[in-house]
Amino acid sequence: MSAPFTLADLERIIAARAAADAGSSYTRSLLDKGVAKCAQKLGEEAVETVIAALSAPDEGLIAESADLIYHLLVVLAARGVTLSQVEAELARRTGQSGLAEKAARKPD
Ligand SMILES: N=c1c2ncn([C@@H]3O[C@H](COP(=O)(O)OP(=O)(O)OP(=O)(O)O)[C@@H](O)[C@H]3O)c2ncn1[C@@H]1O[C@H](COP(=O)(O)O)[C@@H](O)[C@H]1O
Repeated sequence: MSAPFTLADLERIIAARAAADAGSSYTRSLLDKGVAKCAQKLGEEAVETVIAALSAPDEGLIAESADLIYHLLVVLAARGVTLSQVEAELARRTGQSGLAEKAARKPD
């Protein structure tokens, strides 16, 4: 039985494809356009995920979520931020309820 596909696997694929020819890789062509374009695509996929959450069957929401996560990892790659840095932040937050964190925030 093969190991389950993980976000770390996708991060590695994105890093490898970043070194590919732009003509053969969507990832490379997107990275070549810069962080602003990558972020714009992330925003579009976020909106499409919201729409799917409200109106699509599960398959549609799953597909849009996959697009969203791929584009988030491309943005992180474009900025030189790693998935393990994000995971470390998520780990730091464990043990504290989101409500407690919200209550502890300084007022704006
Ligand atoms: N997971 C993905 C993935 N999800 C979505 N997409 C692409 O993201 C694009 C976004 O969809 P849109 O409808 O917005 O596309 P579009 O209008 O053609 O995009 P733009 O011209 O606006 O950039 C599509 O071209 C999808 O194919 C992805 N492209 C690549 N991957 C992964 O990255 C790997 C490497 O891909 P390449 O870099 O293309 O070799 C693939 O094997 C996959 O594992």
